[in-house]
Order: sequence, then structure tokens, then C-alpha cells
Amino acid sequence: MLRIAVPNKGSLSGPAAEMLHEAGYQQRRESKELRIVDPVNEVEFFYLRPRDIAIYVASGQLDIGITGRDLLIDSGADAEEILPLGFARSTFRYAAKPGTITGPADLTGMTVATSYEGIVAAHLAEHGIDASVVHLDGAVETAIQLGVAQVIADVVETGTSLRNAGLEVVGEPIMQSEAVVIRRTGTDGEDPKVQQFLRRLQGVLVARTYVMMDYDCRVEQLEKAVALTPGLESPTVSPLHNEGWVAVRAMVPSKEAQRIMDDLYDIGARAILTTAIHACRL
Ligand SMILES: Nc1ncnc2c1ncn2[C@@H]1O[C@H](COP(=O)(O)OP(=O)(O)OP(=O)(O)O)[C@@H](O)[C@H]1O
Ligand SMILES: O=P(O)(O)OC[C@H]1O[C@H](OP(=O)(O)OP(=O)(O)O)[C@H](O)[C@@H]1O
Ligand SMILES: [Mg+2]
Repeated sequence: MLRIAVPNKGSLSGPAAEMLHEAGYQQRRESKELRIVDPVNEVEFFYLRPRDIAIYVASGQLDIGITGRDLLIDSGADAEEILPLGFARSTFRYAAKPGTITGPADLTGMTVATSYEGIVAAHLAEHGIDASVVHLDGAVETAIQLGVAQVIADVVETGTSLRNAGLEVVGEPIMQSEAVVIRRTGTDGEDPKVQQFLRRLQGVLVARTYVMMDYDCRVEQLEKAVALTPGLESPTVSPLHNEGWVAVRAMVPSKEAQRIMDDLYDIGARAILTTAIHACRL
């Protein structure tokens, strides 16, 4: 049975459960459940604090886990990323009151408040900056107002929390994060159960980012049309009852669907339709 760590709380937990559900796995019915078994898929899910997941996976007791890239790196645990999942995207940045510092070099002698001490200590050391780090559990934006630190290093998504606290970002992002699947460093990448799990999640990612496009076009326009909709392998082309016309079917990125429909129309394609993909195995 595959043993998988899943976030039990926070920004990662809802979207992770949703993705697992879409991939056909049973999920817990109420948020107090700490472990469930999905006998049909031969998987056991452990609902753990996102910050602890890399530690459990590195211990070898659990096969894989879903956590944030920033949490994985911050933990320093012996675990590695094997699949990015595209949700809980954020940057990790320094911030301070406007006009107090211009870049990380100015941090020398200052105190930085953060919940991600591992990332910050490594970043300061890498840049040879001698600053102190104070660990806080959350709501670190308030640390400056209350005089605990002059600078913070925190997760930034929309920037609303920084704006509300009257702070602005300093320097370039320290890292880009998103939810990721992790495993213990150096474990067997060929494990068929892990591979099947990853294929299912990849299927969800594809189903979320592609739509199926169908249209009719004249044979003379086929090469131009196919260049607009190359599909994953190659589009399906079927004859129509009307001579000189074909029907074409291909997967296209959903974000580009409207532009592709315009371009197809302009070269004479008609009856252009898109339909959602519910599940997929590439
Ligand atoms: N506003 C946000 N937007 C996107 N990702 C976020 C956001 N806040 C936190 N994350 C991501 O969530 C993960 C942290 O999860 P964690 O549950 O520890 O904190 P949280 O989401 O802030 O929840 P809580 O503060 O309730 O514990 C990190 O990978 C982080 O990058
Ligand atoms: O740029 P934004 O869109 O505002 O998002 C970033 C904020 O979201 C998270 O906070 P959360 O609400 O989880 O509180 P916390 O600081 O207690 O973790 C994070 O720690 C930032 O404070
Ligand atoms: Mg938080």
C-alpha cells in the first residue's frame, strides 16, 4: 500500500484534497480525520502539518508527500521534489517600511523576522550578510510595527498583506514556490505504485490546462489549420460526407483556445467547438 502525506491545514490542504479527489482517490470526510485508507486504490493518506511533511517523507516511513517547495527547502530534510502541482503559487521575499532599505546588502546588522528561518539563514549566508533572524509562527508582517524586527521575509502572493501592513518588497524574490510532490532523496524512481500516482496527478494537470477542440475545414486549408492545432502527438483528421472537407480534433491549451478559434475562423474553418477534458492519461 502506498503511504502518502497530505497537508491537513492551511493554503495547501483544500487544493491538494481537490486534486486527489479529481485523480480518483478517496479523501477524508471531515477535517479532524488524521488518516484514511483508500482500499480500492491501495493508498493510505496521512493528514499532517504541511511544515512536517518533508520530515516524515525523509524518514522513509511515508513514500511520498504533497507540500510547498518553500517548506521543503526550509525544512532541510532529505527529500526531493518530483512533480510541481501548479497551485499555492507564491514568492518568498524580504519586505520593510518604504525607504528603510534598498536591497539585501542593507540588511547587515538588522533583525529579520520570518517563519522560514532555514531559507533566510541560507540566503543571508550565501550573500555574506551578517543579520540576525527571529523566528515567528505567522502574521510576521506585524513584527516591524511592534519593533521585533526591521525587516521580514515572508510568502507573498497578491501583496495585500504587505500593503495592509504598510510594507514594500525589498530586492528580488528569494524563491518561487508552489505545491509539489516530494519523495525521500535518492529513492527508486521506478516504483510502479509511485509512477501510477504521478501519472494520475499529471492527468489532472493536463485536464485542467487543455481543452478538446473540434472543427471542420477545407482540405486545402488543412496544413495551415494543423499548424495552429498540432495537438499532443498529432491531430485526428476524419473525412466529412461533403467532399473536400475534413473534421479535425486536437487538444489545445485552454488559455489559448479563444485566440486559436479566431485564427482558425480566419483561415476558413467552421463549426469550431471546444469541450472540457474530465480526465486524461498521457
Ligand atoms: N497567500 C498564499 N498564497 C499562496 N500560497 C501560500 C499563501 N500563503 C501560504 N502559502 C503557501 O502555503 C504553504 C504554507 O502552508 P501553511 O499551512 O504552513 O501556511 P498557511 O497556508 O499560511 O496556513 P496557516 O497560516 O493557517 O498555517 C507554503 O508553501 C506557502 O508558500
Ligand atoms: O500576498 P498575499 O496574497 O497577502 O498572501 C501572503 C500572505 O498569506 C499568508 O498568510 P496567512 O494568511 O496564511 O497568515 P500567516 O502569516 O499567519 O501564515 C502569508 O504568510 C502571507 O502573510
Ligand atoms: Mg500562513
